[in-house]
Amino acid sequence: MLTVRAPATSANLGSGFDVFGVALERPADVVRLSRADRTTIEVTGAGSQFIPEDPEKNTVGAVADALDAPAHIEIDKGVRPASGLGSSAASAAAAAVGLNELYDRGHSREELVPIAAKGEAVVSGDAHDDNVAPSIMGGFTIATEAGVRQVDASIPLVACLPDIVVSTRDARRVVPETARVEQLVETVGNAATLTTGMHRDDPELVGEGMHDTVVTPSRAKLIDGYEEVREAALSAGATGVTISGAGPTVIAACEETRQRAIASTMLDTFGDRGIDARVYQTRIGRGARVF
Ligand SMILES: Nc1ncnc2c1ncn2[C@@H]1O[C@H](COP(=O)(O)OP(=O)(O)OP(=O)(O)O)[C@@H](O)[C@H]1O
Ligand SMILES: N[C@@H](CCO)C(=O)O
Repeated sequence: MLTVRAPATSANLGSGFDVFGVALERPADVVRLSRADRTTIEVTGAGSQFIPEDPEKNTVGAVADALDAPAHIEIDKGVRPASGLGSSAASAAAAAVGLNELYDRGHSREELVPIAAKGEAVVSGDAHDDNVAPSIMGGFTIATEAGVRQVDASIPLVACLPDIVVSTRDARRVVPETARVEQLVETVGNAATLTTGMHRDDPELVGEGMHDTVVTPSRAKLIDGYEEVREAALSAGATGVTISGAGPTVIAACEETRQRAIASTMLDTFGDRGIDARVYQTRIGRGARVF
């Protein structure tokens, strides 16, 4: 038996659609794995009633297949599904790291990213790496065809998860197919600014780089109250605000001293619209850990 804690993640960060991602210190999935003749799955915790235990439909089943590593897998969900916090990815990351060790497959953390992404393909239809990469490697990650680059960072974040369901599949359907050259120039500038901010651990630069006019506006329409929550968080001192992954979580970068005020105003602003929410005062953290 082996236990792995794999963190929630926030992908895109505005200007890095399908490329950028960060690991969060909290919440996380805790996954217990033991070798077996065939893969069986038990799911408990947040939203577990909506998560299949069929190995063909759960992300960890695809990972066990990819590693040829059948196991009994107990998933205690700390990351709510359809949250925009990489719920499906956290389980896949934990399974990849855990089964790699349990069966002594010898893969590096970077080599485990495309293996875990096969799990993501089961639920969202395509194997995007931008959640599994930070959940496995930690910190800030840049996932491209050439592989994954990783930067240790510890930027304070506030993630506010409203009681709304937005599936990644639905959110991907509203992404525009084209963009103008001036949007490309703006996005490259924001992405470079955000990356510099990660290297310098500078919340101001990271927040500035979170601005996006290409994907975020069309997805904002799926989140009731998004614009008001974003404005309220900026007024409370957030350096940047965007949609976490495919949503509905709204994520803000900030100085640690402003986290409490930002968390409170995000909750209140959703509440004023009759929407319950929960909020995590967290920061960029480490990747999956074996206990
Ligand atoms: N181990 C798992 N944990 C969570 N969701 C899973 C798992 N296996 C399969 N799923 C399915 O994946 C869907 C959740 O994935 P989805 O990508 O929509 O949300 P998310 O991963 O929380 O958000 P995002 O990818 O935007 O960060 C649910 O429909 C759930 O049934
Ligand atoms: N980049 C993906 C992440 C999903 O968590 C998307 O935004 O659809």
